Amino acid sequence: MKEKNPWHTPVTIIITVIGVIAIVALVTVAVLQNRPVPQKYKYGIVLDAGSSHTALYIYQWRAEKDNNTGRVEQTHSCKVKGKGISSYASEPWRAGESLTLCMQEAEKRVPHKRHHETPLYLGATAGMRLLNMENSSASDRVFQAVERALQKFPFSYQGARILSGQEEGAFGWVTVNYLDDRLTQGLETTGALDLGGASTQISFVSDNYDGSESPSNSVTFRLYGNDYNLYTHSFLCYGKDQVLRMALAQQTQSGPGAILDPCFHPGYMETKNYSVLYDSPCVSDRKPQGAPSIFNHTGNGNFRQCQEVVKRVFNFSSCKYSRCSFNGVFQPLLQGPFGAFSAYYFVMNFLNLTDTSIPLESVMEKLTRYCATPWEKIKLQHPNVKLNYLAEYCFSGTYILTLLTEGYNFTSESYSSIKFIKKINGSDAGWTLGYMLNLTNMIPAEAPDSPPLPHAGYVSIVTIIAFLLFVLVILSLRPLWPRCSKQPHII
Ligand SMILES: O=c1[nH]cnc2c1ncn2[C@@H]1O[C@H](COP(=O)(O)OP(=O)(O)O)[C@@H](O)[C@H]1O
Ligand SMILES: [Ca+2]
Repeated sequence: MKEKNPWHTPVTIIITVIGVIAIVALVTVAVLQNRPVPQKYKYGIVLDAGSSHTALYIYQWRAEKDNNTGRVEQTHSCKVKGKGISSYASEPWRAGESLTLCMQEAEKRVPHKRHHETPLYLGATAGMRLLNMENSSASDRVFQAVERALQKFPFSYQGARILSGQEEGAFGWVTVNYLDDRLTQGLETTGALDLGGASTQISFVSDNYDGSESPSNSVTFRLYGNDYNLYTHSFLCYGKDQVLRMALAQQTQSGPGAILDPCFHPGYMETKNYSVLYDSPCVSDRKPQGAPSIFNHTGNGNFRQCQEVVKRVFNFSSCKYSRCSFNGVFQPLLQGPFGAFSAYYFVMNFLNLTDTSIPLESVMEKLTRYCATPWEKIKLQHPNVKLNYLAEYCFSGTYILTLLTEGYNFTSESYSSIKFIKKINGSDAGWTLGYMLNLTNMIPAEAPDSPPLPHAGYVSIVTIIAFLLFVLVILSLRPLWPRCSKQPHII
């Protein structure tokens, strides 16, 4: 007679139930206890007080990762209405006032409870460098006014200062390479070309440059465990607005009263003021004595002639180093890809010339045709573009090509390694992000420890272990299983 094993049904059922409960409990604990903290962001604000205008940038990053791998990204930007802060030298309070609207916007964009811990920086570039050279007490008054205005807001104000040219160049390079994720991975870096209104920067890593030949052009970084020896130079007065002044100043010297300018379109004619033209340390020493107060500025639109005019603003006569760019400034051999931003992008984008796979010769032909186009036709073709920008694109395009090829020695071949960019992965290319990353110690010198197991990986592992444990328990109870089918129990 067959008899039922007393262990059979109840024991297996109990073990099964306990096993299932154990698995559910383990997995639940894993899911709940190791759940990532709900995303909380931290914020930082940087004001870029450029020579032509000020812009405000808001950055955010995940709060729990700020010490190592957290990505910092730009969430918002605001263009301040009116001119750069250096233009308010004679009425400094207006420099402070000009920032109000963008600052109010920032108050709305950054969550209220983060306001007091959000660092706020203002960095001024070449416009304030020039004002400081010209009239340091006027520049101090502008900073006082700006400081007073910024301190009225609830953010953690960290100061307003003039960046050195090296800082401006180096932080632009950090931004580009950070956004491209080249620093954490130790990849070949991208050089940075920044064109402003009053200065221009070039920064790149060159293998045959160790910083000894011209130490003032050298910046060293240790980032994520890699050492970088960066070459950087900022040319004061070589932003496109100051170069235009230098080119005009040079042409007025051939005879006061009228300028026939190849960098402006045929049919362009404006009456301009000498005192406005010479109101800058970049040209003030060239002011002709006893000149009339106004001059006629007329265009004849000729790219080749314009290039000759622009070349004359560079001095190639002496170089005490192994090699130079211009004005006796050391520059090692160009190396690697380059990102060109700020006015490089605005101008080349307007001219439809951002595609650098187009041969340099064709780029020059296109610009030749553009410069020769009558001013009336240009205005009709671009009814929505501000006239002061529109009038200058022939000049600015010519300056950019001349600066790159004659100034920095880009060849037809290396020209194609330049990318004209505005943004990288949603954040503007420029010095501001690199500046903030540096001041908040957000880029560690050493590579971060290997990242902890991600949440999903943790849950999977606990589940698998629980399942294996369960199988093990079942198997260990095997001797107690009924052998009913093959060997009937006979008592
Ligand atoms: O839409 C545009 N078209 C052409 N040029 C522009 C446009 N927006 C800005 N710019 C130019 O970009 C340059 C920005 O220079 P910035 O004000 O940053 O000076 P800085 O870097 O020398 O201090 C200025 O020459 C300004 O005129
Ligand atoms: Ca700038």
